[in-house]
Amino acid sequence: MTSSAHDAASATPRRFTAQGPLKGRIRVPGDKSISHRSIMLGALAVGETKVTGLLEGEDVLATAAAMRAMGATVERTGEGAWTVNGVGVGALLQPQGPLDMGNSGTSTRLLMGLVASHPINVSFTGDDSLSKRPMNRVITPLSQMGASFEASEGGRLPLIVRGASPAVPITYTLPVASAQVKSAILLAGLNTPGKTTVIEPVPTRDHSERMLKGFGANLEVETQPDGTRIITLTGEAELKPQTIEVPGDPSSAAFFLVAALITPGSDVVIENVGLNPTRAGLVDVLIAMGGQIEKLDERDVGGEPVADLHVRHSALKGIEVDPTVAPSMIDEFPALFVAASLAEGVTTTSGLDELRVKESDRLAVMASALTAAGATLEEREDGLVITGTGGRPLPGTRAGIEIATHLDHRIAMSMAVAGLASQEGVLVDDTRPIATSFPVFESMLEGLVA
Ligand SMILES: O=C(O)C1=C[C@@H](OP(=O)(O)O)[C@@H](O)[C@H](O)C1
Ligand SMILES: C=C(OP(=O)(O)O)C(=O)O
Repeated sequence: MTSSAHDAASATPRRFTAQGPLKGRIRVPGDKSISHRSIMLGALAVGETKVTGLLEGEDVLATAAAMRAMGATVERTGEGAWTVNGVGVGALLQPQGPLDMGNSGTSTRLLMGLVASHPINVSFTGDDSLSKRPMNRVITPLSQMGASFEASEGGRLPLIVRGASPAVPITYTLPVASAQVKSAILLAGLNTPGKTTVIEPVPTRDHSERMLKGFGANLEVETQPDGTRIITLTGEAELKPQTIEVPGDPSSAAFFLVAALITPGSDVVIENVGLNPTRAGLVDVLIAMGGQIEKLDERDVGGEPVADLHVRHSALKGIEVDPTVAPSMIDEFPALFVAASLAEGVTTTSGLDELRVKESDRLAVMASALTAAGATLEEREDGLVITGTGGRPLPGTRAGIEIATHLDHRIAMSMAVAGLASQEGVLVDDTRPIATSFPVFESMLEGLVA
């Protein structure tokens, strides 16, 4: 998507309605976090990296275009099959124009890290949603490493990064639980002499650590008794090209897990879902709510735990969600809020301040969206408290009322799922943002209700 592509004039609204039970087997596309990192690390290795199962969503395509603009050869050889011929650590080229990051926070923050330790100046732009998101969280540590920045007001896009050469290694304690900030610093550390250390008081998704090790970087992780992780990367090592099989995205599987749980008669198998413990919080929370989810054929794919998930319609019960699980399901809360709206009793969530700085303010936007669809909830500073219907369908959105998705794919998909368990359906104002992370979401849904 280009920055101006999602103007209101060409919005694609759709009413999602009850369609009867969901039945069948699906395989969701590749993990977005791992797909971004496959291209970035492949672009820094010397030689050819081969990737299968790559997510071909707009966010990952923005990463691919950016790495090409900085000298890597990134080619599609088949469905989800890509090759990346890297330039080597330290050899990224000056791009000819601004890099358009579209809607993607991950692309922006991780690439800011890469650029920060290369002798190049790069201008980053993005769509209206991305241009509202905070970048000071990466500007602060990357400035300590020697990079300089010209950002728009409040540390936002559009912004220019002037890389430092050589950059200075730092030890940085993350003030927010963010895998993007951690990864930006580690990626900057790749072309920095000496040891770059990130201290993570609350563990976040660890794909960068696993993949950096896989590519041959010199990286050590020490976990302290209180759970704090100390991640140390020694810079200026050569990365070796890899063959990567990307597991299915648990964040995409989330929509079908919730859809099957709340739609009577449903019985679905979602194959090949990544269940890295730093990502699998939603499955545990849904099981604790009474969701019938079985993990079948648990195995390892590309260094990540994976299983097929068998999910059936269930009578869900409201629970108090432990705020410490938040980082392991941070992108799944919009889908969980839908499940909670159909559960028996009250679901309480807290500690979710980070949801306010995603593609939209996901607490405020989901609170108004679910209220418009007839759910009962209270929005608090750091979470939602939702009183479910006990399995009765939501009323749905009244004539003339549309759900405002604010360029947020996860709001669009969550409210599409809410529509499946509603009397009148739910009218979503624009389905186009879904293509950022899950271009085949609507066709997969149609396959399950056919
Ligand atoms: O590192 C990553 O790939 C991501 C980290 C998370 O963001 P934060 O680090 O901002 O929590 C998550 O919300 C995003 O979808 C992907
Ligand atoms: C927050 C998300 O992505 P990003 O930060 O990469 O835009 C997401 O996919 O839910």
